[in-house]
Formats: sequence, structure tokens, C-alpha cells
Amino acid sequence: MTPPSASPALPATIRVGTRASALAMAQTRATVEVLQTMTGAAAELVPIVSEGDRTTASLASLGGTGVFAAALRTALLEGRCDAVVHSLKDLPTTPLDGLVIAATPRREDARDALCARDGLTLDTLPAGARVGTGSPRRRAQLLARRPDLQVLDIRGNVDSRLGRVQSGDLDAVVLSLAGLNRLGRADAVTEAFPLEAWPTAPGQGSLALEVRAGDEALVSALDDVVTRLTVDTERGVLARLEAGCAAPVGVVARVSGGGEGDARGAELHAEAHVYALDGTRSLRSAHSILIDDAERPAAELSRRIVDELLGAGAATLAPLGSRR
Ligand SMILES: NCc1[nH]cc(CCC(=O)O)c1CC(=O)O
Repeated sequence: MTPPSASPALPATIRVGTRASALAMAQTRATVEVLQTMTGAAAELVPIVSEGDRTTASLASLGGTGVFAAALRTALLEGRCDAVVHSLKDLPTTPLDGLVIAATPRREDARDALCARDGLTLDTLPAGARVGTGSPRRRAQLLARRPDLQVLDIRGNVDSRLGRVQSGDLDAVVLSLAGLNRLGRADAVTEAFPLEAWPTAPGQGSLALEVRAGDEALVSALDDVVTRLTVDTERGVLARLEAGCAAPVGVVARVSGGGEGDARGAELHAEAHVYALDGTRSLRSAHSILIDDAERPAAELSRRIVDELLGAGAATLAPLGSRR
């Protein structure tokens, strides 16, 4: 006989799907630990291998960074796991029928970091230095500050990218500080870029726990209200621009005022930059909204920003890509 349970629909052990990369495993392991501590539930990791992990073909040829998320979502829909942990910035803004983001845990540092040889910074890198990044946004931001740099399109996991600086193949790479922190590689950072001058990918530094619709209770204890408001605003900008996650767009949102873990009485602020690919031009829009003044503050704020950007010609300045 099975013992009585408060919610018989929920599994005894939550199977949490994750990509098999070192970064994904590290962040999923940490998430599962918090989940177990907060809910007392048993949870186990289920590694899911995606096409993007199997091949070294360019991400563009596979259909963008969405390939990583797609394999996890398929596993969830097929019942091979009960929840999946995504890096939110890799998750397309189009919702998928039957699945729900049930938690965005408290966000890590959203900044980008330069990891250069010999302690060099963006200002002290020699003329024509070789800097690796696969991100059109980072390329544009690098070239805007240093048009002389040779920006090289690279792929691969965090360790292999850092390895190319170590080996002398590259002078520097740009990576997410959150990813470096989660892998215990913050030692490689030689400069962290302030978000105001160098806004990062919508949702960068944030994780998303996705479940089948109806199973929200499995992970909802991990949701952080302030994180949710800021990432919803940032992703709202991307979605309204009808842009993909490889678009040269940086967005940063923050909440000021209000109580700890409570958004009432607080102000939601966001600013977005759209870059020409060569970094020579960019458009910027910043707005704020009192959270109590709008029924859906994140949607309202992102709408104002995107109206302004599109009105100023963002769609002709930069290839925004498709919303995958
Ligand atoms: N596109 C790859 C990717 N997706 C999420 C992270 C790091 C974790 C995060 O920023 O949430 C990274 C690596 C990077 O950009 O350096």
C-alpha cells in the first residue's frame, strides 16, 4: 500500500533535467540542493544531451541557442523528467504549450566579464588584440569601446574558452560573471563591466525552472519576486522587438525601494541598448514605472521602451533575428 500523501499527483522524487555541460550540472546541482532544503522533497538529476552539445556545428546552423532549451523541453513533455533548469538567457521568449516557468530563483550577478591574459583590461589590451566571443552583442560592445580589436567568433564551453586565453591563442574572452562564479572560475576575471555602460543579455545570470502546466507547486518555493519582475521586463523587451537571443541587444532592469522580497511601493527601472553589429552606432531607451501603478508593470515598462526604440529605427539599425 502506498502511504497517504498531501498531493498524490506530485512525484515522491522530483527528477530534474539538465544539460550535461559542467556549467549546467553545477547550476542544476545547486538548484536541486536549495529545492531539497526549502521543500524537504527528494530530487535527482537527469542529464539530457542536446544536438547543440553533440556537434560543433555553428549555433546559427542549428537554429540558435534555442537548441539547448528544446532538448530539455522535449524531455519534460515526454515525461523523462519533472522539472528542468535553464539558463534563462538561452530560453526563447515564445512560450511552449503545456509548459510553464514556475520559478526564477534569486538572480546571480548579471554582468559580463573580461578574462584576459596578464591581468589586462579593455583599456590596456594592446592594439589589434584578439578577443573571442560568439555573441553579436558582446562583439558590438567591444568594438564600440575598441574599434581596433580583432573580435573572433568562438564557441564551446566556459573552460575551453578560458583555455584559449591560457594557451595564448587569444588575448581575452568575454564571459558571463554568473557562469564563471558558478564554475568557481572567478579567478580568471580581469575586469567586470558595469551594467549601465555594458547591459547584458535579457535574463543573464538568472535561472528558470520549467515544469509541465499544473506541476507549478513542485518548484514554486524557489521563485524570487524581484528576479521575476526584472527578467520579465528584460525578456519583454526582446519579445516585443521580435528579436532572438542572438540579437545585438542588451537590457538591464532593476527594482529600487520596497521591502526585502516584496515589490510593493517600489520602482521598476529598465534600460535597453540596440547595437549596430560593428559597434559604430547604438540606440538607448530607459524608463521607470511605479510597480503599484500598473497591473502588469514588466509588460508596461518593456512596451514603453520598445515603442521608443522602434520609433527611433532599431529595426533598421540592427538585425534582430527571429524570436526563437
Ligand atoms: N550562451 C551561453 C551561456 N548561457 C548561460 C551562460 C552563463 C550563465 C548565465 O549568464 O546565466 C552562458 C555562458 C556565457 O555567456 O558566458
